[in-house]
Amino acid sequence: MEKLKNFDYQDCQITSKSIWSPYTWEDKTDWYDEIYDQQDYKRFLNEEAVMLPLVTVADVQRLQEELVDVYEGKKLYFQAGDCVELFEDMNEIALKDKFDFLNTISDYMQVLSNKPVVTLGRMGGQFAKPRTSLTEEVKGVTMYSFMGQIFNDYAPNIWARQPQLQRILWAYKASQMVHEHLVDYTQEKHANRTLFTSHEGLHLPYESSLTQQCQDSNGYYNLSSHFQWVGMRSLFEDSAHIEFYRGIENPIGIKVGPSATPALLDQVCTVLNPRNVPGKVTLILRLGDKVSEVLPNLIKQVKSKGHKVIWVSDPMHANTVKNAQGVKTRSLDKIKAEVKQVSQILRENHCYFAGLHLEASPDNIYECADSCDLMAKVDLGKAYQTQCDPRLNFEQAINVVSCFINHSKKGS
Ligand SMILES: O=C[C@H](O)[C@H](O)COP(=O)(O)O
Ligand SMILES: C=C(OP(=O)(O)O)C(=O)O
Ligand SMILES: [Mn+2]
Repeated sequence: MEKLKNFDYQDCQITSKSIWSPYTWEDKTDWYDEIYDQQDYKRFLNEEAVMLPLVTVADVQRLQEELVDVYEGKKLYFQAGDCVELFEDMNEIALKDKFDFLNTISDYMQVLSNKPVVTLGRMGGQFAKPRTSLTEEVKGVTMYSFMGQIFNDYAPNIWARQPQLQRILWAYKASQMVHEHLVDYTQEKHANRTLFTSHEGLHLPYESSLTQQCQDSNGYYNLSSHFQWVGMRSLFEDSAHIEFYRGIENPIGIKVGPSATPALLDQVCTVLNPRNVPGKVTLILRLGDKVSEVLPNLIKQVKSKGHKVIWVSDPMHANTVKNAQGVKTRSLDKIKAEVKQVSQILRENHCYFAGLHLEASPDNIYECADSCDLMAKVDLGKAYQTQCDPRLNFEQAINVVSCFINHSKKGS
């Protein structure tokens, strides 16, 4: 067992530029300053929420080592799961389905590519959603948007949408359940590989509460899951999220959207990975129809500065549209077109295309359309269950993975 010590406010450390602690991000403004009063959440977290680590430092370090293999082109990367996890899915059957789903698709990827696959679930903490708009109007009533069950609930009424601090603890308990089931699942040897957990590190009071210093290495680990990513909406200069993650040892993802400039990406890679450790930073590209316009310059900058990053495609998030019924959907055509374009451009620039980041579910759903001309048919019927973004079903996910393998093989 690694030795951990609780954070002491006096015990700050100096990283690349200035003093860092798990709480220095609090000096930066953030969108949820509008939702929580800082004194209230601090009191709640100090007095009412006892949250022990959900993963071990040893497992986080193991993932980091596996990601070095990914960086070196020896392994592939596969990350998938729900856009947002829901408390009602926290039961043994639903969780086993999700673990099996990740395993089956990773096996398929492994067989087709002849390379081991490092698998990360979007689960065990994916309860916070960054929304385009903080509020929405439903039948003439203005209410908070659904921001994930760590903040509020999805039912379209002002009571459900009211943020509640107790939800932080509920989200923790739900995440704990996922991690406990994952341990059982692995021990029962359903899995022939390790499944790692990951989520967007959006809710910083939650993330910093689960951060501890490892006495052996002196580094700080966020033990809310093995891996977190910084969302596209948190990627800007002076971001509270970048401030928090610059002091964290876990491997990290950065969602790269069309507005990310080469200079910003360079700066963020330096700040998050000052020692330029391979496998520490994964760039998750989500560029949609801007791939050819934006990606070559991003690659040029990253290469010229020598950043040792893993390149992955999230072909989902820049391809979301509302159809004529006002339902959020995505077309498989566009998703595959993005994978193909990313593959071509990475190959032309001699970069290793390591894998995919998908929103996908084992359930019997139809939320993404099989092609552009079918998007109008996606409606809010029984097969549309997501409370945030539309996910691929099993068949569609296999289709996207096959597309990835076919295009990445062309380069080998
Ligand atoms: O999952 C990601 C974001 O929360 C989501 O794409 C935002 O969607 P919105 O534009 O409906 O708020
Ligand atoms: C919010 C997400 O993505 P992005 O930050 O890329 O929009 C997500 O992965 O659910
Ligand atoms: Mn999403």
